[in-house]
Amino acid sequence: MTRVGAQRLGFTYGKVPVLADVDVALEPGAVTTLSGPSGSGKSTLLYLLALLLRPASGDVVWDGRPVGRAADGERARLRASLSGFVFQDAMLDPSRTVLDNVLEPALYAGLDRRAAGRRARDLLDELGVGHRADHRPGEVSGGQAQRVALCRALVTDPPVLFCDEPTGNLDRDATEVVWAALGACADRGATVVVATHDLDLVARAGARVVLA
Ligand SMILES: Nc1ncnc2c1ncn2[C@@H]1O[C@H](COP(=O)(O)OP(=O)(O)OP(=O)(O)O)[C@@H](O)[C@H]1O
Repeated sequence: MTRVGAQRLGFTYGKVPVLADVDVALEPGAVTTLSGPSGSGKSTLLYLLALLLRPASGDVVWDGRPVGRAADGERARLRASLSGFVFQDAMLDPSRTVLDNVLEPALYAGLDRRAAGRRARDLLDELGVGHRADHRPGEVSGGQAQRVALCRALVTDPPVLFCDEPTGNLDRDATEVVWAALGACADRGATVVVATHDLDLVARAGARVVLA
């Protein structure tokens, strides 16, 4: 279990302030949505909490430690060992098969290749993209790529999962499959954070952060 939060967090792009004095404490074991109007800073907050951006003021706290301004290597180590991230546009490696994309974090983490292979195939099946395992990312749809990216983030069973609009390209049925996978991840005790426009998902989330 890993607790993630922010204290008086602020961020600016150049001179443009995006977030100011944001305090959040995310609950392990629940899906928390980050919502708000377009441009309100959902993705920026998600990237800060995930240690992919550095705060301009305040800090991001993981398990009681202020880590938002830690050295790049330390933040990378924390990200790799404790979290998974689903990018809005999937960001799969186009030169490798879908299966190898999903396997990559598991092998990096030192998991046994056969066990990791089974886990990766199970996840791809669960998310409805198992039939694309041996294809390249260029051969799958945007919605399929998003689900592959979710499999890649889940393959190590990380204690924290960050997702940027993970259902943005999905129809209702595929959205339900993704939502179920996020819920199952939270049920295992993970801290699951989802930036989304989908007000139906916001209403169904266990907790919510609403940006103005
Ligand atoms: N790389 C950047 N350089 C400068 N400004 C940026 C950059 N990325 C985002 N912004 C600005 O920061 C603000 C917050 O952007 P962000 O993407 O976090 O919002 P969002 O709530 O996720 O938006 P959306 O719902 O449209 O994806 C916006 O005003 C945006 O124009």
